[in-house]
Amino acid sequence: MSKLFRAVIMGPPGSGKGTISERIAHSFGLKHLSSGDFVRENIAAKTEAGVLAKTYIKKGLLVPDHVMTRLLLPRLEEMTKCSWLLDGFPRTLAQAEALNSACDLDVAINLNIPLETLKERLQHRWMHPPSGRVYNMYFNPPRVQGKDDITGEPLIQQEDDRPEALVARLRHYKDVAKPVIDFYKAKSILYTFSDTETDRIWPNISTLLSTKIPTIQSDARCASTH
Ligand SMILES: Nc1ncnc2c1ncn2[C@@H]1O[C@H](COP(=O)(O)OP(=O)(O)OP(=O)(O)O)[C@@H](O)[C@H]1O
Ligand SMILES: Nc1nc2c(ncn2[C@H]2C[C@H](O)[C@@H](COP(=O)(O)OP(=O)(O)O)O2)c(=O)[nH]1
Repeated sequence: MSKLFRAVIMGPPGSGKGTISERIAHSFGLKHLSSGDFVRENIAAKTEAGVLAKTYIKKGLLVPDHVMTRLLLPRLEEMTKCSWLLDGFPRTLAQAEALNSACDLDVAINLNIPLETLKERLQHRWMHPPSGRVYNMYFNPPRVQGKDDITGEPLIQQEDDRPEALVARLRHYKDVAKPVIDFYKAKSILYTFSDTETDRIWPNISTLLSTKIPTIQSDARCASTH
């Protein structure tokens, strides 16, 4: 019998969560929900949680768990008819526990990418902040250098993607993510993929999801956010 499918994708900055999420959304018809996009939407709309979140992001910090869950869980509750893939949440054990109280997950995808690869990728990552679209000057360059493909607006390099900020950021990720990984391992839903190339990881993820999502109800095939 077909049912709704719920997954999360985890990995350090630059591990390919956004890139792989787009492929999953496209191939399997899941809705791609990005916590970063939710945060940016809330900042733009000046919601109470958005105003609070902005003060942390400006300092290069993670948004505190209670603000993040307040911003995100109501959005998930609206998606009762959609199969979805959540990218960027949970990042802490408290977030994983809050999500666990709200819904049952089928799969947690964990991307395990070597540090040198992450540094190399993020140095060349450029972003279109209003949409969250990301480019890499070598892997998926924009059609016109420095401009977003859809709007033609300028791309920026995020402050914390610069080499000086990266090592500390990646170390912090490891510390915070470990308990989340252990949490999903204990639930037997953790699938870890290790490689230096998204194109080599993708076939394995695709095979996994083909076995886990035999049939998605046609009305549960929700469009991607992008
Ligand atoms: N689950 C979360 N918990 C806390 N803060 C979050 C969470 N998701 C997003 N944020 C905040 O929003 C910002 C933007 O998130 P987003 O995932 O787009 O970018 P990022 O931190 O550059 O991640 P990555 O490099 O892994 O893509 C983060 O830097 C963080 O401050
Ligand atoms: N060279 C190379 N670059 C890659 C590969 N997969 C993704 N990228 C690029 C796209 C982005 O510019 C950057 C980080 O990817 P992302 O999808 O934004 O990662 P994440 O921060 O959402 O986890 O690396 C890949 O396999 N090789």
